[in-house]
Amino acid sequence: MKAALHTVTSAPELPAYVASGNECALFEHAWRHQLPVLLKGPTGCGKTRFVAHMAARLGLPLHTVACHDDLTAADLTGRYLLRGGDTVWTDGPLTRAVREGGICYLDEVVEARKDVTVVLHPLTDDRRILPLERTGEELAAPKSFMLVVSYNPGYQTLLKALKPSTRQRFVAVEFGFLPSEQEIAVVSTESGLSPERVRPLVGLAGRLRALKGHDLEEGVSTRLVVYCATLIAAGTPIADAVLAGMIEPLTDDVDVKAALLDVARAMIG
Ligand SMILES: Nc1ncnc2c1ncn2[C@@H]1O[C@H](COP(=O)(O)OP(=O)(O)OP(=O)(O)O)[C@@H](O)[C@H]1O
Repeated sequence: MKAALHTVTSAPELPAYVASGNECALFEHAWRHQLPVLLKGPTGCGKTRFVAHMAARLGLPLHTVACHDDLTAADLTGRYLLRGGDTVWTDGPLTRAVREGGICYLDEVVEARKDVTVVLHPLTDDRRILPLERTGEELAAPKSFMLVVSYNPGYQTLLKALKPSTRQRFVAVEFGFLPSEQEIAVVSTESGLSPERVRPLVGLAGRLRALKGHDLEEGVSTRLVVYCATLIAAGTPIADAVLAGMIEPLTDDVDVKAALLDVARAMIG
């Protein structure tokens, strides 16, 4: 069995985040009133950064779990493990977050096994409890505990969709890509490349995003634009950086790649 990819952070500095709407205030109200939050949006558009920013802003520890298709409820809650001849109960990341308080962020929650919803349901309605069948405990979530989940609606299949009974336990916020000027500011700050040099890259990203659904499964993420700008800031020729940072990661199809390169050449030279 694969282990959950789990990190716990408490950021000394506020991770930079450029808001696109009222999501910060909404998140704060949700936390103050013990409401769970669901973030939906394409890959690399700032969901994880937003949660890290809000955790630091509210002074809360952040427990992050990258969900995958082998992730079971026991990976989240915990299990008995053999230690020096004894079996010892070991908390999983969700249990730890409920005991310690803070934000528990389940990234790409739709990937997880279906039994995960069984543990999420009593935590995400007004009971706010985590029953641990194996230990017989029933943990009440402290006031500071907040569950945040994210998913990318673009990857959803019928088999991997959140059931209405799960979705309707969350306040939901939709994320999209930032308006150009804000995206230029973000990419410039993250990469160190000047806004004037970032501008055509963001323009190209916008053009490539428009191809989503036709030739591309997913548009260029802000993360990729940051990669590309970082390569350029480090001295990589623009054409090489665009190919490696914004085109190769999008497709393996030779014809689609050639078409994307044409668009890039027309826009960036
Ligand atoms: N609004 C924003 N403010 C600051 N940085 C941003 C913003 N949006 C995107 N970024 C930049 O894009 C990168 C990718 O964002 P992030 O990791 O938050 O994406 P994500 O939506 O969580 O993606 P995934 O669904 O793949 O996990 C960040 O590391 C950051 O550099």
